[in-house]
Amino acid sequence: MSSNKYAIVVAGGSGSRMQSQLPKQFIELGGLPILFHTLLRFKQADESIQLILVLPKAHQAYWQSLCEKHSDIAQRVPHWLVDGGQTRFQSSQNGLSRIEGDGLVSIHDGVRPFVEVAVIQNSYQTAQALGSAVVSVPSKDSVRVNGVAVDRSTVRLIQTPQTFQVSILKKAFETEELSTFTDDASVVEAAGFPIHLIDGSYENIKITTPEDLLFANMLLEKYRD
Ligand SMILES: Nc1ccn([C@@H]2O[C@H](COP(=O)(O)OP(=O)(O)OP(=O)(O)O)[C@@H](O)[C@H]2O)c(=O)n1
Ligand SMILES: C[C@](O)(CO)[C@H](O)COP(=O)(O)O
Repeated sequence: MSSNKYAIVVAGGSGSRMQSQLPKQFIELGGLPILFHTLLRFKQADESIQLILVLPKAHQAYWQSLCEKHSDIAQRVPHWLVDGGQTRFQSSQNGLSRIEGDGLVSIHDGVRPFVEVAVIQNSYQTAQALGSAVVSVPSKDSVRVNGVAVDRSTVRLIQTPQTFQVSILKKAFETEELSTFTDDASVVEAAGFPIHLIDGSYENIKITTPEDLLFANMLLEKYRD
Protein backbone atom coordinates (compact mmCIF):
# COMPACT_ATOMS: atom_id res chain seq x y z
CA MET A 1 0.00 0.00 0.00
CA SER A 2 1.15 3.54 -0.74
CA SER A 3 2.47 5.40 2.33
CA ASN A 4 0.63 8.61 1.43
CA LYS A 5 -1.44 10.02 4.28
CA TYR A 6 -4.29 12.46 3.78
CA ALA A 7 -6.77 14.20 6.07
CA ILE A 8 -10.04 15.58 4.74
CA VAL A 9 -11.29 18.20 7.18
CA VAL A 10 -14.97 18.76 6.44
CA ALA A 11 -16.26 22.25 7.20
CA GLY A 12 -18.88 22.54 4.49
CA GLY A 13 -21.95 22.79 6.73
CA SER A 14 -24.10 25.77 7.61
CA GLY A 15 -23.85 25.47 11.41
CA SER A 16 -27.57 26.16 11.86
CA ARG A 17 -27.68 24.75 15.42
CA MET A 18 -25.03 27.23 16.58
CA GLN A 19 -27.29 30.16 15.65
CA SER A 20 -24.30 32.41 15.11
CA GLN A 21 -23.80 35.05 12.40
CA LEU A 22 -20.21 33.89 11.91
CA PRO A 23 -20.01 30.29 10.60
CA LYS A 24 -19.02 28.21 13.63
CA GLN A 25 -15.76 26.90 12.16
CA PHE A 26 -14.48 30.52 12.10
CA ILE A 27 -15.37 31.36 15.71
CA GLU A 28 -12.21 32.11 17.68
CA LEU A 29 -10.92 29.99 20.56
CA GLY A 30 -8.03 31.69 22.34
CA GLY A 31 -7.76 34.22 19.50
CA LEU A 32 -7.52 31.62 16.73
CA PRO A 33 -10.40 30.40 14.50
CA ILE A 34 -11.52 26.86 15.36
CA LEU A 35 -10.49 25.51 11.96
CA PHE A 36 -6.83 26.40 12.50
CA HIS A 37 -6.81 24.50 15.82
CA THR A 38 -8.20 21.44 14.03
CA LEU A 39 -5.76 21.56 11.10
CA LEU A 40 -2.80 22.04 13.47
CA ARG A 41 -3.67 18.84 15.38
CA PHE A 42 -3.17 16.76 12.22
CA LYS A 43 0.18 18.34 11.39
CA GLN A 44 1.25 17.81 15.03
CA ALA A 45 0.29 14.16 14.71
CA ASP A 46 2.31 13.64 11.53
CA GLU A 47 3.94 16.38 9.46
CA SER A 48 3.60 14.25 6.30
CA ILE A 49 -0.22 14.30 6.39
CA GLN A 50 -1.57 16.16 3.33
CA LEU A 51 -4.51 18.34 4.29
CA ILE A 52 -7.67 18.80 2.24
CA LEU A 53 -10.08 21.41 3.59
CA VAL A 54 -13.72 21.30 2.46
CA LEU A 55 -15.47 24.66 2.72
CA PRO A 56 -18.61 26.12 1.12
CA LYS A 57 -17.71 28.25 -1.92
CA ALA A 58 -19.34 31.22 -0.18
CA HIS A 59 -16.91 30.95 2.78
CA GLN A 60 -13.69 30.54 0.83
CA ALA A 61 -12.83 34.22 0.34
CA TYR A 62 -13.31 34.82 4.07
CA TRP A 63 -11.09 31.83 4.86
CA GLN A 64 -8.37 33.25 2.57
CA SER A 65 -8.57 36.51 4.50
CA LEU A 66 -8.18 34.58 7.78
CA CYS A 67 -5.14 32.78 6.33
CA GLU A 68 -3.60 36.17 5.55
CA LYS A 69 -4.43 37.51 9.02
CA HIS A 70 -2.94 34.41 10.72
CA SER A 71 -0.20 33.83 8.13
CA ASP A 72 2.27 32.40 10.70
CA ILE A 73 -0.20 29.63 11.56
CA ALA A 74 -1.51 29.23 7.98
CA GLN A 75 1.96 28.42 6.70
CA ARG A 76 2.16 25.50 9.17
CA VAL A 77 -1.00 23.95 7.70
CA PRO A 78 -0.72 24.07 3.88
CA HIS A 79 -3.88 22.59 2.36
CA TRP A 80 -5.94 22.11 -0.76
CA LEU A 81 -9.28 23.89 -0.71
CA VAL A 82 -12.28 21.94 -2.02
CA ASP A 83 -15.92 23.06 -2.42
CA GLY A 84 -18.44 21.89 0.19
CA GLY A 85 -21.48 19.85 -0.82
CA GLN A 86 -25.18 20.07 0.05
CA THR A 87 -24.71 17.31 2.66
CA ARG A 88 -21.83 15.96 4.73
CA PHE A 89 -21.77 12.88 2.43
CA GLN A 90 -21.25 15.15 -0.58
CA SER A 91 -18.59 17.18 1.23
CA SER A 92 -16.65 13.99 2.04
CA GLN A 93 -17.08 12.85 -1.56
CA ASN A 94 -15.75 16.18 -2.89
CA GLY A 95 -12.70 15.93 -0.62
CA LEU A 96 -12.07 12.36 -1.66
CA SER A 97 -12.13 13.29 -5.35
CA ARG A 98 -8.99 15.37 -4.73
CA ILE A 99 -6.98 12.22 -3.86
CA GLU A 100 -5.19 10.29 -6.59
CA GLY A 101 -3.67 6.87 -5.89
CA ASP A 102 -3.87 4.80 -2.70
CA GLY A 103 -2.79 5.47 0.87
CA LEU A 104 -4.63 6.30 4.08
CA VAL A 105 -7.26 8.99 4.48
CA SER A 106 -8.75 10.35 7.65
CA ILE A 107 -12.02 12.28 7.54
CA HIS A 108 -12.49 14.67 10.43
CA ASP A 109 -15.08 17.28 11.40
CA GLY A 110 -13.59 20.76 11.16
CA VAL A 111 -15.42 21.60 14.40
CA ARG A 112 -13.68 18.95 16.53
CA PRO A 113 -10.56 20.96 17.44
CA PHE A 114 -9.70 19.01 20.61
CA VAL A 115 -8.89 15.67 19.02
CA GLU A 116 -5.76 14.28 20.69
CA VAL A 117 -2.63 13.82 18.61
CA ALA A 118 -2.27 10.25 19.95
CA VAL A 119 -5.80 9.41 18.78
CA ILE A 120 -5.02 10.67 15.27
CA GLN A 121 -1.80 8.63 15.22
CA ASN A 122 -3.61 5.49 16.44
CA SER A 123 -6.29 5.95 13.77
CA TYR A 124 -3.72 5.90 10.93
CA GLN A 125 -1.85 2.94 12.48
CA THR A 126 -5.05 0.92 12.92
CA ALA A 127 -6.34 1.76 9.43
CA GLN A 128 -2.96 0.71 8.02
CA ALA A 129 -3.28 -2.67 9.72
CA LEU A 130 -7.04 -3.28 9.43
CA GLY A 131 -8.39 -0.99 6.67
CA SER A 132 -10.48 1.23 8.94
CA ALA A 133 -10.35 3.00 12.32
CA VAL A 134 -13.33 4.84 13.74
CA VAL A 135 -12.97 6.81 16.95
CA SER A 136 -15.62 6.20 19.62
CA VAL A 137 -16.38 6.51 23.35
CA PRO A 138 -18.72 4.59 25.69
CA SER A 139 -22.01 6.26 26.58
CA LYS A 140 -21.97 7.86 30.05
CA ASP A 141 -25.78 8.04 30.11
CA SER A 142 -28.31 5.23 30.10
CA VAL A 143 -29.65 4.46 26.65
CA ARG A 144 -33.11 3.61 25.27
CA VAL A 145 -33.88 2.78 21.64
CA ASN A 146 -37.49 3.51 20.64
CA GLY A 147 -38.27 3.80 24.36
CA VAL A 148 -36.75 0.44 25.28
CA ALA A 149 -33.75 0.28 27.61
CA VAL A 150 -30.70 -1.37 26.10
CA ASP A 151 -27.51 -2.71 27.67
CA ARG A 152 -25.35 0.41 27.83
CA SER A 153 -22.14 -1.64 27.62
CA THR A 154 -23.05 -2.47 24.00
CA VAL A 155 -23.29 1.21 23.00
CA ARG A 156 -20.47 3.33 21.54
CA LEU A 157 -20.83 6.97 20.59
CA ILE A 158 -19.07 7.70 17.33
CA GLN A 159 -16.70 10.59 16.76
CA THR A 160 -14.19 11.55 14.13
CA PRO A 161 -11.49 11.05 12.88
CA GLN A 162 -12.60 8.09 10.81
CA THR A 163 -9.62 6.75 8.91
CA PHE A 164 -9.62 4.31 5.99
CA GLN A 165 -7.54 2.85 3.25
CA VAL A 166 -8.18 5.24 0.33
CA SER A 167 -9.22 2.44 -2.06
CA ILE A 168 -11.87 1.19 0.43
CA LEU A 169 -13.32 4.66 0.97
CA LYS A 170 -13.40 5.41 -2.77
CA LYS A 171 -15.21 2.14 -3.50
CA ALA A 172 -17.73 2.84 -0.70
CA PHE A 173 -18.47 6.35 -1.94
CA GLU A 174 -19.43 5.10 -5.40
CA THR A 175 -22.93 4.52 -3.94
CA GLU A 176 -26.09 6.64 -4.00
CA GLU A 177 -26.49 8.70 -0.81
CA LEU A 178 -28.85 7.31 1.87
CA SER A 179 -30.43 9.29 4.74
CA THR A 180 -28.80 6.78 7.15
CA PHE A 181 -25.32 7.99 6.17
CA THR A 182 -24.63 10.20 9.19
CA ASP A 183 -20.88 9.63 9.01
CA ASP A 184 -18.28 8.03 6.73
CA ALA A 185 -18.20 4.74 8.63
CA SER A 186 -21.86 4.15 7.79
CA VAL A 187 -21.04 4.54 4.09
CA VAL A 188 -18.11 2.12 4.33
CA GLU A 189 -20.15 -0.42 6.30
CA ALA A 190 -23.04 -0.27 3.79
CA ALA A 191 -20.52 -1.20 1.09
CA GLY A 192 -19.70 -4.38 3.03
CA PHE A 193 -16.37 -3.45 4.59
CA PRO A 194 -15.70 -4.07 8.32
CA ILE A 195 -15.50 -1.12 10.72
CA HIS A 196 -12.88 -1.19 13.48
CA LEU A 197 -13.61 1.01 16.50
CA ILE A 198 -10.80 2.62 18.45
CA ASP A 199 -10.91 4.69 21.64
CA GLY A 200 -11.50 8.41 21.46
CA SER A 201 -11.98 10.82 24.34
CA TYR A 202 -14.77 12.86 25.91
CA GLU A 203 -12.80 16.03 25.18
CA ASN A 204 -13.08 15.46 21.42
CA ILE A 205 -16.35 17.38 21.31
CA LYS A 206 -18.12 18.46 18.12
CA ILE A 207 -18.84 22.13 18.52
CA THR A 208 -22.51 22.11 17.55
CA THR A 209 -24.60 24.28 19.89
CA PRO A 210 -23.76 27.45 21.90
CA GLU A 211 -23.04 25.64 25.18
CA ASP A 212 -20.32 23.63 23.43
CA LEU A 213 -18.37 26.89 23.13
CA LEU A 214 -18.41 27.29 26.92
CA PHE A 215 -16.88 23.83 27.33
CA ALA A 216 -14.43 24.51 24.48
CA ASN A 217 -13.12 27.61 26.22
CA MET A 218 -12.71 25.64 29.46
CA LEU A 219 -10.74 22.95 27.62
CA LEU A 220 -8.52 25.59 26.08
CA GLU A 221 -7.83 27.04 29.51
CA LYS A 222 -6.89 23.57 30.80
CA TYR A 223 -4.15 23.18 28.17
CA ARG A 224 -2.82 26.74 28.28
CA ASP A 225 0.80 26.75 29.46
N1 LIG B 1 -22.95 19.83 3.87
C1 LIG B 1 -22.13 19.63 4.91
C2 LIG B 1 -22.63 19.46 6.23
C3 LIG B 1 -21.73 19.31 7.28
N2 LIG B 1 -20.40 19.33 7.02
C4 LIG B 1 -19.44 19.26 8.12
O1 LIG B 1 -19.62 18.12 8.93
C5 LIG B 1 -19.22 18.43 10.27
C6 LIG B 1 -20.28 17.94 11.26
O2 LIG B 1 -21.51 18.55 10.94
P1 LIG B 1 -22.33 19.51 11.91
O3 LIG B 1 -21.64 19.76 13.17
O4 LIG B 1 -23.73 19.05 11.91
O5 LIG B 1 -22.24 20.89 11.11
P2 LIG B 1 -23.34 21.65 10.36
O6 LIG B 1 -24.04 20.79 9.38
O7 LIG B 1 -22.61 22.84 9.84
O8 LIG B 1 -24.31 22.11 11.56
P3 LIG B 1 -25.90 22.09 11.64
O9 LIG B 1 -26.33 20.67 11.46
O10 LIG B 1 -26.16 22.63 13.00
O11 LIG B 1 -26.39 23.01 10.54
C7 LIG B 1 -19.00 19.94 10.36
O12 LIG B 1 -17.61 20.19 10.44
C8 LIG B 1 -19.63 20.45 9.10
O13 LIG B 1 -19.03 21.62 8.57
C9 LIG B 1 -19.93 19.46 5.72
O14 LIG B 1 -18.71 19.45 5.50
N3 LIG B 1 -20.81 19.61 4.69
C1 LIG C 1 -19.61 12.46 11.86
C2 LIG C 1 -20.12 12.68 13.24
O1 LIG C 1 -19.45 13.73 13.88
C3 LIG C 1 -19.86 11.42 14.06
O2 LIG C 1 -20.38 11.59 15.34
C4 LIG C 1 -21.60 12.99 13.27
O3 LIG C 1 -22.33 11.90 12.79
C5 LIG C 1 -21.96 14.25 12.52
O4 LIG C 1 -23.33 14.51 12.68
P1 LIG C 1 -23.95 15.92 12.30
O5 LIG C 1 -25.42 15.83 12.62
O6 LIG C 1 -23.66 16.12 10.85
O7 LIG C 1 -23.28 16.90 13.19
